Amino acid sequence: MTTLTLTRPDDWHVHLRDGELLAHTVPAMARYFGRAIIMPNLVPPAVTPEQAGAYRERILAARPAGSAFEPLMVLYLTEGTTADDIRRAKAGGFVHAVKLYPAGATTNSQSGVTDVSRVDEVLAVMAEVGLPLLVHGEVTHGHIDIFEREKVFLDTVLAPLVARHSTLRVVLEHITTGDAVDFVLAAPDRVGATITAHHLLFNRNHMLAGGIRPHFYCLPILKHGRHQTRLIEAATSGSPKFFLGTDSAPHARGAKESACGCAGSYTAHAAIELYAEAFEAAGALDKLEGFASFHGPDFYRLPRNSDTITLVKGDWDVPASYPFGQTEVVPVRAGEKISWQVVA
Ligand SMILES: NC(=O)N[C@@H](CC(=O)O)C(=O)O
Ligand SMILES: [Zn+2]
Ligand SMILES: [Zn+2]
Repeated sequence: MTTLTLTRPDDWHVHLRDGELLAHTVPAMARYFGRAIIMPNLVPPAVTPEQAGAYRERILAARPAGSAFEPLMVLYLTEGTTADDIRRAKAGGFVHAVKLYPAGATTNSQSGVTDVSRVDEVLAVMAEVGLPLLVHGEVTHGHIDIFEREKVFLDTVLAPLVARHSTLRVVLEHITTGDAVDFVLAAPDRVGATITAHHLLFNRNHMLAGGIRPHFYCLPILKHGRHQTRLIEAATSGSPKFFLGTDSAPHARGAKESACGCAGSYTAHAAIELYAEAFEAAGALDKLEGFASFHGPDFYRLPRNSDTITLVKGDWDVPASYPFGQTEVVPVRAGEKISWQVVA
């Protein structure tokens, strides 16, 4: 029997949604993740420390009995966010980052930022108190091709922002291109990136060749296979700048299987298992622990987890769907097999 034991991993980017959906999403995360950075793109978004604190309580209440899973909360940055919001967030202790959504870039980003120069004062306070900025790195202009929105964002928005704020820590979330890998590697150590399992395992052919498969539609959109190759190299390189962020983003089946489907792929049912497949295929299983369990806490200046989890090699059948409130969510690999499983 082939097994793999790792220091307990954390997820540095996940969507748990809210309300009755927490009864599904929180136990999935609590299965073996120690901590997770919880995205604040609720309706309405969690923009104040008080809203983030109330959301945290709802998540804690949804944990299975005996679970020590720790939600790390994030403030949603708007053009109305104040220096006082940032200072109170830092003082409260449970907010670990602030999220920049370019307005209109992705699911529930309407309240985001139209022009980053409008939040420069707030970014300066974040740098001062030591709260990292998490970035959905895509421009939103209609005339920019959807496959180029990440690269254009790096060139026109993020490079100047990182230069203007010389001590701000920045995580470029869910990177999808070789351009983003190059950007992060060339940037100072205070710039890191999360990489999803689905961007390691898939490229745009999986979504579009032989029929359009809406469950592969997420943002930033899956790219050409040559970008997938660069992401695999980055994740398995051992560089502390790259760490695990699933971006597990469930949407109801009907919202995905639609003439205008929502962006987001659900991977929380098998996150570390899917990463294990990707690292194994790259011949780099020995690099999984750094990526999944060390680089994230080191970047966030939190202690590494001290206990372990064990995965066993062997195919298991992924259900066609999981319950999701009144409806269901179709996970990545629905109705197919996954070749690793965490031992309960
Ligand atoms: N990644 C996605 O495609 N969707 C995310 C939002 C996000 O992370 O951009 C969601 O909340 O559904
Ligand atoms: Zn995003
Ligand atoms: Zn996300």
